[in-house]
Amino acid sequence: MSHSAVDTIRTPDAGASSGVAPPSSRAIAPSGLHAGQSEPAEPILFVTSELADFVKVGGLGDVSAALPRALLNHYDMRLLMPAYREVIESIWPIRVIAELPGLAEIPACELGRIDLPEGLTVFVLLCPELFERPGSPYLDENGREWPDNAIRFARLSLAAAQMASGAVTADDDGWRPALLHLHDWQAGLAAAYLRWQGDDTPCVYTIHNLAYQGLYAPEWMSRLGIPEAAFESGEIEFYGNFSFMKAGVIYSDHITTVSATYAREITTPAFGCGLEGLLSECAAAGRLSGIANGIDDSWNPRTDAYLACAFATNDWAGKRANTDYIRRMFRLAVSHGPLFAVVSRLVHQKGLDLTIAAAEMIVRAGGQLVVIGCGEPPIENALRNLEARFPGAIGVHIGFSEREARCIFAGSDFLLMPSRFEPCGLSQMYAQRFGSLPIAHRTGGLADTIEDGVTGFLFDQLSQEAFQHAINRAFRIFGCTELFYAMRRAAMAIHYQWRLSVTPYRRLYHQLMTGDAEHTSLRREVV
Ligand SMILES: Nc1ncnc2c1ncn2[C@@H]1O[C@H](COP(=O)(O)OP(=O)(O)O[C@H]2O[C@H](CO)[C@@H](O)[C@H](O)[C@H]2O)[C@@H](O)[C@H]1O
Repeated sequence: MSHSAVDTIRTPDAGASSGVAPPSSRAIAPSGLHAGQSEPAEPILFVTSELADFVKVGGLGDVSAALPRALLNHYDMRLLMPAYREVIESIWPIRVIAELPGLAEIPACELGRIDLPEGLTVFVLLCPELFERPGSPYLDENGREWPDNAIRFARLSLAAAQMASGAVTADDDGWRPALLHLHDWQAGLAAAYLRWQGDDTPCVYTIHNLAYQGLYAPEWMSRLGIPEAAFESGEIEFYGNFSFMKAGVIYSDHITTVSATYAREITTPAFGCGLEGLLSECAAAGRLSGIANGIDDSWNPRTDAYLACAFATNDWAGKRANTDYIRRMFRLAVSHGPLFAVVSRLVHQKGLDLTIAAAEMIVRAGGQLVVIGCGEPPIENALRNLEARFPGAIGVHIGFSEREARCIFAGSDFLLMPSRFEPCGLSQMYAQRFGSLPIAHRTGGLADTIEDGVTGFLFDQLSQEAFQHAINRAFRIFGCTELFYAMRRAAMAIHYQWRLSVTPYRRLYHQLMTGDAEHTSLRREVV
């Protein structure tokens, strides 16, 4: 294999000289002993394709940055992800700690280790031919899927299985996870590779978005070292293809998704993306649960350094300074009307077609609209056209920056989220913290986090009429200052702390690691 990635890696010395805390400053001792504890904390590996510290395509990156850190007080929680270009080029030193064997056409590669602040250890897959590229983790610079995504994410899944089975020693001290927490289709094969070796290390599989399934033609199976029997038995077969997502569901011990409502919805044909039958079986067997996401403490309008003006509840002049800033940033006219916002991946899921159709009504009624995001080219173009039609009233930035996103949450009065489905949704929670009231379809996590008429506005039917009706309600409330401010106060008072999600995850991990879980994987029940 090429060693170019390793050659470009900064050594710990280089990191230390650039002011980066050396690994010895970690809160967790290498043995897995927590500061002040005598019992070793249980080792858990969190397997993900995004981490906001380095690269984020959407909400998975945020969750991967926050949830393992929230669990660090209880476990020796470490993370595994690909060493994308952003990882290699980051300021953090990478120490090469192991060689990982390949399988079929999955190349061998090296395993590196990065020690991030707050005690989070990240294992990274050093495989330049698969991961060091321009574009996003999933798409090339022209928005097309990388043609070898099956190999790339099979590499991620296989590495997790190798670490769990002890096929490789992941650290100087022989660190080996007692449980894998796998995320989305990209990690879906990890449990499968383990079970095919007869290893029953417990696996939790979290679905952040069922619509992305990792479906590939059966010809790929031999290239990924997948036994044909797994396809013939139907375990990974999905309408003639094989499915990373289905493998994750079948072979893991427990499935979670990111809100209680979405956990119910995905057992129905309307939301189950063809897996509703299997997921209903999981639910009936007690193997499917919803654990809501939280948001981290950086979402605080009083302390957020990105904002034009920090502000607190009732400091509406402070919030107004952020609104003025956004108007200048997007070249909008001075106005006393409401400012609506969209902060979103621009994809079908998010219902941007409804927002685009509502835009003219918003402008005619005296409102303004700002949009930030990127995604499907037709949606991007439709938004650019809207901006051209309504200069001074609609501003659109195709792209994404964390700073702009935060400024928009702080400056806007209302956030539009007519999502077709929404497993949890983070943007509505960010908006609420910053006093921007979400107007959203009553689905998934939106239904669970927005109280209609109190902390935002919900509409039931996904129709233009229902959405416009909700927007009209927002206009009316905006005109009743006391009511409007009361809703803002209620929204800003909600604390979606990760602490609340930690308890159910701990209960689940405990059940699985002690063998107290009532049910093991469906495959083992069926077989
Ligand atoms: N173009 C872009 N590039 C980069 N970042 C962008 C972006 N557009 C928006 N973001 C940011 O990504 C996050 C969006 O997260 P969401 O949870 O709202 O949706 P997403 O569909 O990505 O996540 C999925 O996973 C999460 C996590 O479980 C679920 O909450 C959600 O319902 C599910 O669809 C926010 O931090 C937002 O600022």
